[in-house]
Amino acid sequence: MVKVRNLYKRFGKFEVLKGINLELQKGKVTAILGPNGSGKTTLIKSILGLVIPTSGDIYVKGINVRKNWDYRKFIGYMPQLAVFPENLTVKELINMLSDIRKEGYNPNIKEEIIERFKLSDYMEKKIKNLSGGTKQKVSALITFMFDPEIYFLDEPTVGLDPVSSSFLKDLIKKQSERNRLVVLTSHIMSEVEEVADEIVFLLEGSIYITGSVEEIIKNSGEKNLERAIAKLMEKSYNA
Ligand SMILES: Nc1ncnc2c1ncn2[C@@H]1O[C@H](COP(=O)(O)OP(=O)(O)OP(=O)(O)O)[C@@H](O)[C@H]1O
Repeated sequence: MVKVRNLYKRFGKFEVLKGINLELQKGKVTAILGPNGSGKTTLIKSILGLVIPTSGDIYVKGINVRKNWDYRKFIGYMPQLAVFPENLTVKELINMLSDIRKEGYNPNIKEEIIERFKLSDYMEKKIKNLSGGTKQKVSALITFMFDPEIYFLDEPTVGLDPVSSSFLKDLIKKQSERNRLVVLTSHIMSEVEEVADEIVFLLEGSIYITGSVEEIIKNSGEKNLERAIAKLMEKSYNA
């Protein structure tokens, strides 16, 4: 579904991605993990076409993204910090986006998310007056209501209360059961262990380790993913 071949990205003198090769499969939740600054967001943004790679190729559903923007219609992206026009109400924002992006728009999914996130009371409120957690819910709503085939979720549960966070995790799992491809980043390992099937661990712009959650825990000899990843990070800090 998504293939990354020999991807390099340099910002000035600083090489952030150093030859990434990766294949992401549908029907799976893949978590891209790694210390702060290891290149997770840069990798995701390269796949989304928001960062132009220095070299290498990216294919989404067989389309080389370098020459074609059309692939973006398959993708839902929930950024780390969503920035919306501050003076629009939530309802105006949703209407505007569903007018612009007709592909995949699913009113049933939209209504379910509004209900489960208890967003009805916020529909007439301006974005600038929303709390951080409510903005995050609106961001999730906008990502999921277009029912995309591929999801990129950058720390999706940050700022959510436990009820909303649990609902979002269920929604994420449901997408992989529906044969969607989901890629996420998170620093909350208990959450990753709960929702992810595969792990890609980045270190200083290279893939340090990949494998299923079970394999990574088992090979580390630790009792859970948090301890397994902490061990990997400690090893890399001491290297
Ligand atoms: N536009 C940019 N210009 C210059 N440097 C950048 C730019 N974007 C990212 N970087 C640098 O690239 C490195 C990787 O950043 P990136 O945001 O991909 O890391 P990350 O793994 O997502 O980190 P975090 O876990 O903190 O979110 C960092 O050192 C960052 O400062």
